Amino acid sequence: MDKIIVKGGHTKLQGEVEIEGAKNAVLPLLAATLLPSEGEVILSNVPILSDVFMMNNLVKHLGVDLDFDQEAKTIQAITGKEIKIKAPYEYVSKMRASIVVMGPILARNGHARVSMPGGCSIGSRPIDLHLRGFELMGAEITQSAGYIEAKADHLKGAQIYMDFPSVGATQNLMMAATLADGTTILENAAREPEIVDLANLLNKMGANVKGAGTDTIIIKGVKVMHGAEHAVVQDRIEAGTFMVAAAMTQGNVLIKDALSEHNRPLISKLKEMGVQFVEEENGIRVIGPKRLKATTVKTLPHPGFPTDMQSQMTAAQAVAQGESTMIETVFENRFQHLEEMRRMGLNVEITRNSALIEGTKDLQGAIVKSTDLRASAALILLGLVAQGETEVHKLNHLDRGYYKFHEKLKALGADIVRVKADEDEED
Ligand SMILES: CC(=O)N[C@H]1[C@@H](OP(=O)(O)OP(=O)(O)OC[C@H]2O[C@@H](n3ccc(=O)[nH]c3=O)[C@H](O)[C@@H]2O)O[C@H](CO)[C@@H](O)[C@@H]1O
Ligand SMILES: C=C(OP(=O)(O)O)C(=O)O
Repeated sequence: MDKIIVKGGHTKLQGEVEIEGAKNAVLPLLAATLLPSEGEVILSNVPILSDVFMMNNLVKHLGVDLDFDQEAKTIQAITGKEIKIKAPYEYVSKMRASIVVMGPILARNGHARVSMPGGCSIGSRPIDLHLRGFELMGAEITQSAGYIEAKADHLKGAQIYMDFPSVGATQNLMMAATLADGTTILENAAREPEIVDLANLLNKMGANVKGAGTDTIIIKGVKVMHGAEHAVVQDRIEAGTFMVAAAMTQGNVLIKDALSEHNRPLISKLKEMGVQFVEEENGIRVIGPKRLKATTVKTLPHPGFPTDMQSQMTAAQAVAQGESTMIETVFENRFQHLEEMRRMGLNVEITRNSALIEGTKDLQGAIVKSTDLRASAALILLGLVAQGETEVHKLNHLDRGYYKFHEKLKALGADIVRVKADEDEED
């Protein structure tokens, strides 16, 4: 496996950076290619990420004839007349997000057998809300031998109130409802931009989805769906990560084509910390102050502060003047990166889901390992401002969600390389 070596302490990021299509949008869009029984779906602005390759393999296995032109960042997907019922362990266990194939398989076949996705390092991540929704739509759910089975002669529209606005459950139920008999009303639905992106593709494919982006989504079932063309929405988390990078390094960076309405809570917090934002014709310019100010942040479902920016934000808090607080309310185990950051001199006191961070200018480079996807980016950001050399290991996490991260930072002036790690460094 590779490692990243970053020499920090004096970098001021300058220049322009391009942002890819969103991982969290394209994964459900790929699952949606299972829905049409005819035509082809063309997705453009597809990010080149390990998660995308995994989802491609799963939907191909299920019966989609899929071609990924990486140079053009385009996927052409042709769904066969029939798709398989079973999403096997070897695919689903590799990536939690693959659970969103369950809705489309059930909608097409009236029967789905999907490996239980299990938890991951950031939390136990149950799927009870997905299953309860399928049940309300008339499916019978059973579990055996590590698989969840859902059966319904034909799904029926239903009124579904979700106890929590789960992103994955909203996507799964929205897709299941597209081909159901009658109307489904999803209440307390997730409102993330990636939900809106999915609804846009579904509507282009002939579905009838209204209200995506609000807490009530209404889906009128249709008989068949067909092909469509769609450009994946920009990755607000990648854009946000570069915003924090510029903020931390007294940088001056244009985040090209960034959509401020997708990053409101982050931009608002960074402004509070002293960062300047200038809306320009072709993007958002982010100008970091001499020293960031401390701030309190609490993660929440959209439009609250995104948990996927929590780790990167703690890196900014680590160098801010004064005492900052981070409260993580979405996942129960998303502070592992703070232990790694301690190795670099982070002053942090953790009480359950709350971290009290005393900012310092005296961080030192160290050998650290990524504990999850966003942790990997956060450790690299901290390496930009720590004195000396930081080595970040376990880049398999980074590659799930960031394309050429080190190259983009290098083009902005960072002293950063990616090299092969020695075998004895990989544990
Ligand atoms: C591929 C993708 O888009 N991943 C994103 C998606 O994950 P994902 O869709 O898994 O996140 P959810 O919104 O479903 O999960 C949020 C919280 O709800 C809980 N929950 C969820 C479903 C359920 O049936 N029961 C339940 O208790 C989860 O354990 C978690 O604590 O949204 C998260 C929250 O913004 C992001 O961090 C992930 O990057
Ligand atoms: C947690 C994340 O993704 P996933 O839900 O795919 O694990 C993320 O993108 O930060």
